[in-house]
Amino acid sequence: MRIDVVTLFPDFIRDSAALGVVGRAQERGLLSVHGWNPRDYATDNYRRVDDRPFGGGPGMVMLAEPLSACLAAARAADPAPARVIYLSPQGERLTQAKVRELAARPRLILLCGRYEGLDERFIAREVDEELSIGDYVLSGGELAAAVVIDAVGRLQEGALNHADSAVQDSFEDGLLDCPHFTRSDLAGTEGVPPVLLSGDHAAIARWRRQQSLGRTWLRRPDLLARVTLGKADRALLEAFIAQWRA
Ligand SMILES: NC(=O)c1ccc(NCc2ccccc2)nc1
Repeated sequence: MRIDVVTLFPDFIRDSAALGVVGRAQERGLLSVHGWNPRDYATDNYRRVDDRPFGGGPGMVMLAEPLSACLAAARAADPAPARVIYLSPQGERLTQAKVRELAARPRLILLCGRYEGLDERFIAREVDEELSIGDYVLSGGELAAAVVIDAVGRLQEGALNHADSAVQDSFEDGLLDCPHFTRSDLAGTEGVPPVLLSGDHAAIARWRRQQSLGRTWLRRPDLLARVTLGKADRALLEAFIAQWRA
């Protein structure tokens, strides 16, 4: 998968994508991330990328021309067709289901706005979809782009060493993740649920599933409402709730 990012801060994108799982996915050739700076495509002497808004008011708006030229250069860098995504508070909320859909695509071009955002005419002409990583405003779209790159990059086949961990992640099955425990020289096994030390893998799987169901019921009933539970899950959750209310 190839991801191009149009941003006034290409170093931030390149440096953050060089780290961890995403950096390794790039080394393994599973993913490539490229930064493109609209300022390199500004034609005036001052290399302007923004200007004052029509209608007055505070802030600046990013100019369409440098963005269009920059996007054209990014598109031309690879023959693969790209989905052009604009990160903005006005976008569709990003969910794990959306991440999975994006991760299956051959190429994404992510547009990062600064100031008050992009000229709407550019959005109408060039943007396929707007995405928001949450209901809050950042000083630029770069952190939102980095979130998309990480969420999509880690799902590339071969990016994660223990593939299962991607499946057991929160939200993969619409539920929150169960608690995790590991060896601690300090506390030993104190406070670790005995079932996890039992070696009974069926019981451990049941316990983990019950914790995921129970935590989702307690913390995110909105998510639980969207999940259709089978008979076994319903029994596990009812037992969790009974224990909780005891
Ligand atoms: N919630 C998000 O995903 C998000 C994305 C970008 C952003 N800031 C840049 C920007 C500001 C205003 C208009 C368009 C882009 N803040 C939050």
